[in-house]
Amino acid sequence: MQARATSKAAGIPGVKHVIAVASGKGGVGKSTTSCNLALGFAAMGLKAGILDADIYGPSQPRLFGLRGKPRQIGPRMLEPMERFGVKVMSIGFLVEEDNAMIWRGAMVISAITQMLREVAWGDLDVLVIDLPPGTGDAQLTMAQQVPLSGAVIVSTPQDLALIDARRGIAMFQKVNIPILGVIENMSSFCCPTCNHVTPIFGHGGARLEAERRGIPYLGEIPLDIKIRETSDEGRPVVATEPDGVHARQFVEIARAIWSAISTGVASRPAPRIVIE
Ligand SMILES: Nc1ncnc2c1ncn2[C@@H]1O[C@H](COP(=O)(O)OP(=O)(O)OP(=O)(O)O)[C@@H](O)[C@H]1O
Repeated sequence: MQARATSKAAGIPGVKHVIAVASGKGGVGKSTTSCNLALGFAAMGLKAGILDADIYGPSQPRLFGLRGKPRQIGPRMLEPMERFGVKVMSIGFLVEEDNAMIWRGAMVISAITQMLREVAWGDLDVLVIDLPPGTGDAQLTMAQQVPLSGAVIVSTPQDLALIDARRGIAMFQKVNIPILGVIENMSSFCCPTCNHVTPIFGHGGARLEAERRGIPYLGEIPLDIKIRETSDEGRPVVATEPDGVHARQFVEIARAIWSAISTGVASRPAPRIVIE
């Protein structure tokens, strides 16, 4: 299998920038980060949407506290759901979770293509795509189907997560998609009773790795029970506690990403990958 870059990727009508949020391994907080970044863009006054392409574990319906099925418009198009000013589409709205779990590669690709092309996204400044963890079919499909303005990599500081993140970085670089930067999630734990800070998964690993590879380090988000609780309750911090420290951290990272994509720092011609 060989990945070859061409310049034929078609954009999504009305959508100015598409960014992918990826991680090398599962459970590092990629979905939580994607959700709060999309809300961060909205908090900046941008028109934002999120596409949950994590076919094997769609989390955005829970994170946004959304249920039900998207409305169909006309014979083919679906209307995205909307919450906290962000348009949301997830495979979780369309199929039972257990069904998607057994899908093979081609079905995954077809579902993602449909969510990109047959959803009435309308005018958006930025569409955030929450990718499944790893470097497989779904990530390649994304690169094949849309001109990504860039990719953001989420990692914990732990060695194991970083090794996997490295693979993700290498994959995007190989297909010529700009890496907008690395975010270190679950960076350290601040005890809510005594305020003692413990670096449970270590600290600073993602920053070091970013520096080593010459890619931007976007910032860190601590391991905090509030982030876990608000995520589980469908009340993400950026929407429900906009003045809190975590919301400010997410918005700051969203600002850095927006600055890179809107000023063209990260706007190399978008490639299309042809698998041979
Ligand atoms: N900074 C954080 N502090 C506390 N809990 C967090 C933080 N980030 C994520 N979590 C929690 O960790 C769990 C995994 O997060 P999430 O689902 O976002 O990870 P993921 O990388 O998208 O996982 P997967 O790839 O398996 O879908 C969730 O319960 C989430 O609430």
